[in-house]
Order: sequence, then C-alpha cells, then structure tokens
Amino acid sequence: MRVLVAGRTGQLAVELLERLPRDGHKVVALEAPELDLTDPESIRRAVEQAAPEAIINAAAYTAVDKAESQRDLAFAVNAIGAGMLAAAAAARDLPFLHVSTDYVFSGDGGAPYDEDASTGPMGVYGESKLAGERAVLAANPRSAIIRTAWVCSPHGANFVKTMLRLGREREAVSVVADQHGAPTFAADLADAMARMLPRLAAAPAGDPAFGVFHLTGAPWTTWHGFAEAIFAGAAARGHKVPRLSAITTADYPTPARRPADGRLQCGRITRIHGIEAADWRQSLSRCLDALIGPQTQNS
Ligand SMILES: NC(=O)C1=CN([C@@H]2O[C@H](COP(=O)(O)OP(=O)(O)OC[C@H]3O[C@@H](n4cnc5c(N)ncnc54)[C@H](OP(=O)(O)O)[C@@H]3O)[C@@H](O)[C@H]2O)C=CC1
Ligand SMILES: Cc1cn([C@H]2C[C@H](O)[C@@H](COP(=O)(O)OP(=O)(O)O[C@H]3O[C@@H](C)C(=O)[C@@H](O)[C@H]3O)O2)c(=O)[nH]c1=O
Ligand SMILES: [Mg+2]
Repeated sequence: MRVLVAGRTGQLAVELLERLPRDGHKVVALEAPELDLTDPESIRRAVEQAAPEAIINAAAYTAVDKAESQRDLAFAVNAIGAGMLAAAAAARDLPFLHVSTDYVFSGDGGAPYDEDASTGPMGVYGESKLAGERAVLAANPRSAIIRTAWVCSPHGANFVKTMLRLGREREAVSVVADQHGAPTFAADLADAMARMLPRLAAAPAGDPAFGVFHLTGAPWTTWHGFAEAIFAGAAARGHKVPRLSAITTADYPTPARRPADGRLQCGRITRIHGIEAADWRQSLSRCLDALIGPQTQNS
C-alpha cells in the first residue's frame, strides 16, 4: 500500500520509514516545508502528489513544557493541522491513522484509563492533543487514533537519551517516582500501525477498526522505575552510571503539570486489531544496543 506519513525525522516517522516497507508498503514521509501542518496549501499539495492509499500523522508539537508558553503553535500543529490532514484524507476517502497521548488525561482517576474514560488534560500540550483527537474524528469518519505514552527510540529527543546524557554529566540523578505510566518504543508502535493498515484500508466508515485505541508498552512503571531500567542496561553495557534517587513531583517543578497516573488500559486494540502491548524492557534493550552497543555483562 502507498502510505503518506506526515513527519520524517521524528521518532515515530523514522521507525515507520524503516518498518512499513518490510510489510510491502511504499512510504512517502514528508515534513515542513514540504508538508507543514500549519500550511493548508502544503497539505493539499503533498496529498495530491503522493496520491496515497492511507495517511499516517506522525508529526506533532511535542515540547510539553514549552507548550505552556506556545499555546497557539501547539494548537496550530496538534489540533488544527491534524484536523486539516484528516480532512484531506477524507476528501479522497482515505483511512487516517493518528497518534495521541496519555497526557489527555488528568491522572487523578486512581486506575488505568480505558478508551472511553473521561479526559481532562493538565497542560497545553495535552489540551492541544485532545482538541486534535476531536478535530480528526470530526473531519474523517475513517480515522483510527492510537493514544500512546512515553515514546522512546534511538532517534530524536526522549527520556532514554536524556537519562544517558545526565548519567554521563552527573554523579547523581533524581527522578520522580509518583508518576505512573508505561514506556512505548517507537519501533513497537510502528509495527502496530503496519499491522493495522490493511484492515483500515478495507474497512468502511462505522467499522470498529476505527476510533480511539490505547497502546503502550507493558508492564506499568514510574519514570523512576524506567530510569532504573535504563541505568541497569547502561551498566550492563559497561557504562558508568550515576546514583539514582526517587523524588516526588513536588521536588521537580516544571512549567507543565503531568498526570500522576496516566496508565492506559490497552484492551481494545487487542480485541479489534489483535495487537498486544510489547514488553518495553526488551525494546529498551534493543534501543540501548543501538545507542551504546551490545551488552557486555549480565544485568
Ligand atoms: N514523544 C512522546 O513521548 C509521545 C508522543 N506521542 C505522540 O506520538 C506522535 C509521534 O511523536 P514523536 O515521534 O515522539 O514526536 P517527535 O517530536 O519525535 O517528532 C515530531 C515531528 O513532527 C514534526 N513537526 C513539528 N511541527 C510540524 C509541522 N508544523 N508540520 C510538519 N511537521 C511538524 C517535527 O519536526 P521538527 O523537529 O522540525 O519540529 C518532528 O519531526 C505525536 O503525535 C505525539 O504527540 C504520544 C505520546 C508520547
Ligand atoms: C529529566 C528529568 C525528568 N524528570 C521527570 C519530569 C517528568 O515528570 C518526567 C518525564 O520527563 P520528560 O520531560 O522527559 O517527559 P515528557 O516530555 O513529559 O514526556 C511526555 O512527552 C509527551 C510528548 C507525551 O505525549 C507523554 O506521553 C510523555 O512521553 O520525569 C525527573 O524527575 N528528573 C529528571 O532528571
Ligand atoms: Mg520532553
């Protein structure tokens, strides 16, 4: 299938470019200026020239703290831009695969969120992504939206790379242990999308293949638990690692508030698309192999 991917150098886009062709798909991946989500004319032109059979939106404004002071830009990309791209897909009756976030939730629920749980974002990024979900669903009835979380990969900016950098620079690192969720590796997310595409391409509007799905890695942890696993993996690959301490959100003030419990229940994507959450510890190991090299000791 010929797939247009919005985004080219982001974490997810890079993995889609690498993985979709393995399933026989042809990928055209474009980002600004060729495909700028804030420029309707560039969207029109990119879709016309690529003439795809499906469109995936892997482009987004993802700077959570900066979004607090760049509300207009966050909404232009994540809400209005996503909606315009979904509409361009709808105009050609193409399926649209979009990505959203655990940050659409407040994190106050006290239990993992299922796909129908009430949203209530704590910050501008989450608000803009929630507005994007609504814009996409309104613009194109053949849309599937995957809410995921804590995305990491060997490319781009992410928590794994931040921890490895801090580990090199400092003797000690402190990470919040009271925010719960689950890491998701971009490669696993790209594989899930590859698996969904044929069904989405064949399904008519109204089919259960469309709608909102949750997909993160498993098992659930905290940012501190994730940092522990990252440093254990780095140590097993012969790297010097810092002392890691557990702190609370109150000890680590940030411009944006983040959900205390953003765990996502991932049942629907298993029931409808046969996709199971991947074990993020194995994906982390592959990511560290790519970033550092293979393991030299048992961890
Ligand atoms: N990263 C995470 O932890 C999580 C991400 N998500 C969602 O997953 C999806 C993929 O995220 P991820 O790959 O990590 O994101 P990245 O930040 O790695 O990549 C986003 C890409 O979008 C591009 N982009 C930004 N603005 C525009 C624009 N106006 N037009 C076209 N392209 C633009 C960026 O380009 P440039 O670098 O030039 O700005 C970048 O290449 C997004 O929808 C995100 O919201 C969900 C949960 C967690
Ligand atoms: C760097 C660092 C962060 N933290 C905390 C801050 C925050 O609560 C948590 C994660 O920090 P980050 O800023 O790396 O992560 P953040 O940018 O909040 O990551 C989010 O990105 C967006 C795009 C999403 O959609 C979310 O799912 C999520 O992945 O760890 C520490 O406690 N110590 C540290 O040294
Ligand atoms: Mg960040």
